[in-house]
Amino acid sequence: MEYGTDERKGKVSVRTLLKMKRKGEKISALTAYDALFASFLDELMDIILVGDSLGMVMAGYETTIPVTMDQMILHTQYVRREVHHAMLVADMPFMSYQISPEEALRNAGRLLQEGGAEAVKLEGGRSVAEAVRRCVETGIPVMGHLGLTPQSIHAFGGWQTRAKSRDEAQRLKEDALTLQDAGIFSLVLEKVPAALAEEVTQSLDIPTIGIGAGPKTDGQILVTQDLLGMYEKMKPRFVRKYTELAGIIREALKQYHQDVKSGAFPSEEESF
Ligand SMILES: Nc1nc(=O)c2c([nH]1)NC[C@@H]1CN(c3ccc(C(=O)N[C@@H](CCC(=O)O)C(=O)O)cc3)CN21
Ligand SMILES: CC(C)C(=O)C(=O)O
Ligand SMILES: [Mg+2]
Repeated sequence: MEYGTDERKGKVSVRTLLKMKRKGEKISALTAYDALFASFLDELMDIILVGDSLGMVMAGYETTIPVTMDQMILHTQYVRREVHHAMLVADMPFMSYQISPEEALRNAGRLLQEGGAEAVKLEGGRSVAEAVRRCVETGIPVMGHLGLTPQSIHAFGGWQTRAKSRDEAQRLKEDALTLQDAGIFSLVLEKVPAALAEEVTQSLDIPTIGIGAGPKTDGQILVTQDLLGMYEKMKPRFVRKYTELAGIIREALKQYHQDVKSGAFPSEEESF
């Protein structure tokens, strides 16, 4: 079976993803923050995430914490225009779902209604279960996110692997089941031991998507600019760089700069 061509017919939905888990077919996911990247991704990916990592990659923040609902809506609108096949999921930013299930529902609704997302993702376990339930009963598909949840970076005190202790691993397993009961359609597991991710994956009926969670999750996700070798401020060991675009971009810019300075650009054919 060839992916990215004949299999591009149907729209990926919550049902498609569940079916893929049952068949043991891996789920491929990446992030996009704009229409141009989204158009490349939509040819192949099952899921496109408008991640709040846009705060770090696009806005230049140190963390994802300053990202607002308005930023998430704007970038989701940009991505929406070029997504026709993949499932379009948008991150709920910090403080948009923690205050109350009602606020969570209102903000999740905005990401669908104003942004054009088909589902939302939020971080955390039992503490957000009510918010998840409220969204799901309203018809908004919700993706969970456990492990190294970046919106809790100040509480964690660093980007270290989560759930290495027995207590934290136990808590994560319970949270995963609680979220599934609350109605999530999928769960992101970030930077946790591979054995734990495998155990959680086997314990759930819904698909898990790993990032730094080993090979046994039902799918994988990365930040697109990381795998393309464009984002250099941070290189987690779980990122595989498939190319080194940063160097290619620098070389092209250098040549342009030299051509402008020397007068080699523009040529006669490029002039009117
Ligand atoms: N470009 C980008 N890629 C990401 O994967 C990403 C973001 N941004 N922004 C939001 C979060 C932050 N993420 C991170 C950031 C760092 C590590 C990390 O593991 N860094 C170091 C460890 C540093 C330490 O121990 O203090 C590593 O070696 O992997 C993991 C996930 C994942 N997400
Ligand atoms: C890395 C993924 C899972 C994410 O949450 C993001 O891009 O914000
Ligand atoms: Mg995120």
